[in-house]
Amino acid sequence: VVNGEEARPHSWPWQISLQYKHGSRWYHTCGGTLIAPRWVLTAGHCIFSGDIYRIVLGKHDLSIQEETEQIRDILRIVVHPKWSIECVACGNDVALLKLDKAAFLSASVQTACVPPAGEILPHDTPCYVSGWGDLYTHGPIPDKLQQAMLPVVDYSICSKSDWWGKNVKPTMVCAGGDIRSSCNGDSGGPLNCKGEDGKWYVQGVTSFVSSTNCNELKKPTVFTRTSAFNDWLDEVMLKY
Ligand SMILES: CC(C)C[C@H](NC(=O)[C@H](CCCC[NH3+])NC(=O)C(F)(F)F)C(=O)Nc1ccc(C(C)C)cc1
Repeated sequence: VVNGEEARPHSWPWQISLQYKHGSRWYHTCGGTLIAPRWVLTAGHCIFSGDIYRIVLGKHDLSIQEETEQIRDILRIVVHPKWSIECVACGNDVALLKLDKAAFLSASVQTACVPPAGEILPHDTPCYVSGWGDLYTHGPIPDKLQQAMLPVVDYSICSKSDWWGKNVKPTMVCAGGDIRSSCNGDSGGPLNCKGEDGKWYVQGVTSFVSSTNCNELKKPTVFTRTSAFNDWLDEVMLKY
């Protein structure tokens, strides 16, 4: 997260760290969102076949062991069938991960709400992105979870030629566009937006930012719009 701030510990209790094994060590590679005790929502581009992954829940500081953390192996990875790394602009950048055993829900580990199908947030709705991604383009990743308020950018603006043009689709949601943004390593994490019921909804899955500069003006962070994939989420979680 670029130009964000340290989150109050465990204030985004559905934020997870997706880690891959390299040698004998584990490394944070992407964020994700716990949407059910045994299911994590993340980005399709976070998954590379052949890699070994694990999920760490209840984290704040990645550099230390924390009382609140829970570690889970992954029983099954389901990447959206239409996702292709060759066409990020086509969208469908979403995947579901089934944990080997349910997370133990606590003050530090909670599920986020999935928005109703088709829900579109109005322009300028204040949402928050959270993650352990780079603090600036090609910069270091932080130890502590970061957050930034990113206002929703309506599709009609986000798809203007000097914004994202045809690279953004209606199955995506844009947010930000000023000096705050997601950055590498925030991928797969949630766009957190508070509903009128006072509950937090994962309205987006962090997908991409400008390839030249994470917080490029008029290139807001682009998220997979969760409310465009309700049927697929239900189908997968029912089936596997
Ligand atoms: C140095 C980094 C910031 C480069 C930048 N990375 C990203 O945007 C990566 C992964 C993108 C998937 C494809 N590898 N995502 C992120 O950094 C995230 F914002 F999600 F945290 C990028 O590739 N951006 C990109 C890629 C493809 C497009 C097409 C839609 C044209 C647009 C931007």
